[in-house]
Amino acid sequence: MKVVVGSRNPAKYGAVQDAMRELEMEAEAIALEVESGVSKQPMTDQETIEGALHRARAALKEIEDADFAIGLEGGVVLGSTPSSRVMVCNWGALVAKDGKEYITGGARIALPDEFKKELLAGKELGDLMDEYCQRKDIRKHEGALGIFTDGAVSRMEMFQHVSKLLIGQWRYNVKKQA
Ligand SMILES: O=c1[nH]c(=O)c2ncn([C@@H]3O[C@H](COP(=O)(O)OP(=O)(O)OP(=O)(O)O)[C@@H](O)[C@H]3O)c2[nH]1
Ligand SMILES: [Mg+2]
Repeated sequence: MKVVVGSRNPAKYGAVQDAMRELEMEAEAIALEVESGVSKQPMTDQETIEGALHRARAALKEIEDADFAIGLEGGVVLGSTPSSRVMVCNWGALVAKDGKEYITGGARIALPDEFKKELLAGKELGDLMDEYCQRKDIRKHEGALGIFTDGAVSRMEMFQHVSKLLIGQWRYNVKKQA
């Protein structure tokens, strides 16, 4: 089997590799940088879902003999009331070679209130995290999730869960059709 991941971020393709290992799938995983087709910092669930889907569709187009492609996208949701908290959200999409598309939501947790103003001014969460922690490339390592859960759940572990949910749904359908 051949699987494509629409990102070269190790927190994403590493997560897909781990998910496939856990599900005992023998598949080659190819990491490809593709366009998300949405803004660098998606600001709604809908935009984040579209980013995940767009990545998966674009990755599958590049590798025509792949069985399926996975797109993983991080975003934020600001909430519509003054008292609602700003949250990090996560979505994944799997597009199979038969054209079927699956989407799955990942964990979301609240971010510091002071991030809201900066995000509204156009700052990316990845950059805000690096400034907040005085480190580089948090998004490629434990992510906001790992930082704000004291390492209890990393960005990669969350994306691994999302990938397992996606692959599980794909498998369910493949078996049903057999
Ligand atoms: O430190 C972080 N921890 C996280 O948990 C997290 N979730 C999202 N983001 C940021 O939101 C934007 C879109 O995310 P994103 O899906 O484009 O991911 P990415 O830019 O890291 O990877 P990629 O574009 O190379 O695939 C980017 O500004 C990401 O940095 C995070 N940053
Ligand atoms: Mg990005």
